[in-house]
Amino acid sequence: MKIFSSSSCLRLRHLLRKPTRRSEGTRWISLTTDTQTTTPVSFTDLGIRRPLVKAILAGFPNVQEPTRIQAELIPAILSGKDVLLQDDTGVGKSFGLMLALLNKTRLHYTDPEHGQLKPKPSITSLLLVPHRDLAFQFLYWIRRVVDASSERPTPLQEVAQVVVRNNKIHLDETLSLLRETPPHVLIGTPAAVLEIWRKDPSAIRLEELSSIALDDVDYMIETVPSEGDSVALRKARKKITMHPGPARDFLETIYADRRQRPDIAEMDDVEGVPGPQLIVASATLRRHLKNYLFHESGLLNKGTVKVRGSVMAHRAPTKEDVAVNHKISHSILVASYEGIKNTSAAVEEKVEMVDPDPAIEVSLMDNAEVTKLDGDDSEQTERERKFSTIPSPFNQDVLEAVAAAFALDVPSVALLTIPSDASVHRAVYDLRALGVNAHAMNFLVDSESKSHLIHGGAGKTQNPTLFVATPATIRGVDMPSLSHVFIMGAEPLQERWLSAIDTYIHVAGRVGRFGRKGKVVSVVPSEEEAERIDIILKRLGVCPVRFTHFR
Ligand SMILES: Nc1ncnc2c1ncn2[C@@H]1O[C@H](COP(=O)(O)OP(=O)(O)OP(=O)(O)O)[C@@H](O)[C@H]1O
Repeated sequence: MKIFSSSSCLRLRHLLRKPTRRSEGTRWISLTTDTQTTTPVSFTDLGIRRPLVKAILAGFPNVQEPTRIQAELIPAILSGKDVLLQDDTGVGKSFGLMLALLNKTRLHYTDPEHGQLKPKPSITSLLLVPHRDLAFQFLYWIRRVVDASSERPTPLQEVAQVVVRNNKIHLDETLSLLRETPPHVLIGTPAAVLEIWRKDPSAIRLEELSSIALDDVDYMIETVPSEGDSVALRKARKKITMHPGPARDFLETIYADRRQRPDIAEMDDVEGVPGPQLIVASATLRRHLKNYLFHESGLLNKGTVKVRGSVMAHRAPTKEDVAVNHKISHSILVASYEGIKNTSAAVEEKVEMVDPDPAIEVSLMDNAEVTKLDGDDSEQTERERKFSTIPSPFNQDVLEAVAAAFALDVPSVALLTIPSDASVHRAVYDLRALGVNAHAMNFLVDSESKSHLIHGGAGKTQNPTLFVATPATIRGVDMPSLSHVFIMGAEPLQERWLSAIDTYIHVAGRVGRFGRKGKVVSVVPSEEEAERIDIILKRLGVCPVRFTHFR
């Protein structure tokens, strides 16, 4: 038996959606901060098929039992009901989502010649993610499961495929692969999926989908807060109406039936609710997004299972309903011509760093796309030649402070996020000139990034690595050996301060994952900018701590 085909046979999609466990109605399921469950349950108890559990345990030696959030999330997804999930960063949401989707039963049909039920080659689940690195992270995870399976080998492309834009693979090639070998799970960015579906709807047969999941949903569906500067809000609303974005566009098309039937809002069960199961997840779900999902768009209804984790259990939800990881220390460094110092608001607190995870032995991806894109040396040389003639756009005091803090404190791997409109390659170029082993983070092309994603790092290293990225491209990314996140500059807070808080949460959430400790260090050129970061930290209920090495 293959781990990704069904053991029980289902013909109709609505049967797939029949609840197998209790119905949770509209109740929020609150959990506590620990990632581990108090009463241990196994993945099998949650409904994951044994061959898949065996493959998970073999492929991920660190994974033994479900986390708290997974213990609620997996049955909720397998029940077929729509699911809204919110919990801290790094508690296993994405991993649990992947497991539940892999466990789903493939659609079956009756073979007219022999009258036997056979799995129909069709896409079971569509997993939408905000950027391509997260898509490849899911693919690498699934690759590990497939490789670790002791069952009959299943080609990876039958289990999962990725569709993203700008990966230098021709659209026709992608379409023909999807038509010939539809994967069990199709992972992609909304823009790429929409483009494929518009070009050829037979490549993604929506009527055959069992579920659509959106990880980091708030980054894919833009919504406008109800409070704030009225002119700015009106402008933002107008912009969304004119350019709804691919995720909104796609969902509103697929779920047009739901949107036209007001009676669905009150429905409590899956029977009669049109369209595939909808699963949305993030660490940050603002009220206006929930309002859009439940009321404005009619995408979700009363029967949606709402799973939310830690923060809400031990303190009342904050006004903005934000989850924050308390295993992380936050520091603010002010870098100027006078030197590097901690912000005046910093308090003394010594944070013991835990060692990063030991290396996990798995082989690197050897897929064709990677080989095609590796070795773009001429592009890099050309870029460097150009940079050598143009002055750097970055504040040199800030860059030097990042380089110094990195050299003094990072044992193995750190991440630097730069402002969204800045050039990652230029930052890498400048940091290398300061002697930093800097790399643009790119799971598809850069072998250093892939290695850290897959191997998990190897403890303290001689030559630590600093990955550079913009905030948008690190959402959901999981690098087990990451110990520090450096943030260059402070976002302007005036109009979009809620989104600045969310961005901070997601950026900071790359460390302190799964119970590990981590440090987040914002590096700014002035006390005024330091105050902006401090406002964010106050909103999150945390205080900046003094970063050792600097006054
Ligand atoms: N049951 C488990 N046991 C041990 N480790 C786990 C388990 N589930 C997930 N992990 C590990 O925890 C880390 C974080 O997982 P994941 O990326 O799913 O978190 P997340 O909650 O989705 O974070 P984010 O909000 O940042 O996307 C990963 O390295 C993953 O391998």
